[in-house]
Amino acid sequence: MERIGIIGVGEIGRAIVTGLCDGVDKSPEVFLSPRGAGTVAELSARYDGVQVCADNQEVVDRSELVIIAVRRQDRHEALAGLRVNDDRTVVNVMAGVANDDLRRTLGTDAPLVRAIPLPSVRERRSVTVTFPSHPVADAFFERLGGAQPVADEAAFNVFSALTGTLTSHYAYLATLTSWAAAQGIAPDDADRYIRSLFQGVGRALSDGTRSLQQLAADHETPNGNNERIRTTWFDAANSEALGKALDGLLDHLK
Ligand SMILES: NC(=O)C1=CN([C@@H]2O[C@H](COP(=O)(O)OP(=O)(O)OC[C@H]3O[C@@H](n4cnc5c(N)ncnc54)[C@H](OP(=O)(O)O)[C@@H]3O)[C@@H](O)[C@H]2O)C=CC1
Repeated sequence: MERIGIIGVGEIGRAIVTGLCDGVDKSPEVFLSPRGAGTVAELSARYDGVQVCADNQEVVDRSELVIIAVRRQDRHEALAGLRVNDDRTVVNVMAGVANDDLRRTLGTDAPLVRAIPLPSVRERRSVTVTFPSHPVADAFFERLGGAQPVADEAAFNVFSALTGTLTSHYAYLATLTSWAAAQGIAPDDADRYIRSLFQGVGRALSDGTRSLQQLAADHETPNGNNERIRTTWFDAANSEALGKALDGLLDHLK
């Protein structure tokens, strides 16, 4: 599977192209939709084998695997009227768009696979949840960091809800730096320190031999500073509020 098409080359489309092509010996042929002229021109200039198509139909015609990465609200304009042969594999990365919905728009019998690539596909470090499992789509995401097929769309939605917590995590870190700045610390110093602190936390996650609870315990001294913040701020009520927010998002995704 070496001919890949992408319809919708924005943030995630660009990350996928980078992951496929950057620093690899043998990159696939990649066909991009023309919208976003600056981005697609830059990608095609940077990587051999990346070409910009005249329209979305040409992307489908030239590719074995077609990734749909437009915003949900743009899907009809981008896709209605496209002819998609049954021998193509279509990967739907649009959040909140079920495969039934996409099949109605495309009117094809080609296999449709939902996927949740993360921005870290750029470095080929994203574990991408897929549904249903499909050998071509799963092999594609293996090269970008790993595929994690799930059993049904309900499970897919749970993972999708989890990805909705990502920017809150960054906002949490930004709140910590703002608090430090309010105490008189130079913002650049606070920023540098928080990045270093949490990059260390991120690296510790790669130790799969320790559970998340174990990692928390290992970073905490009894009656120490971490225990104090965890029990006074991330208390049962706060944890329950997070669970409720995720429940609400899951209902919305169903
Ligand atoms: N960003 C992320 O981390 C992830 C995003 N997703 C999903 O991927 C999709 C895209 O997200 P993201 O990359 O962030 O969004 P962006 O807005 O960055 O990219 C969407 C791209 O689609 C283009 N587009 C719009 N209409 C058409 C059309 N008719 N034909 C071809 N291209 C078109 C847009 O062009 P223009 O700017 O000119 O409108 C833009 O370049 C969304 O459905 C999102 O849910 C999934 C996983 C992760």
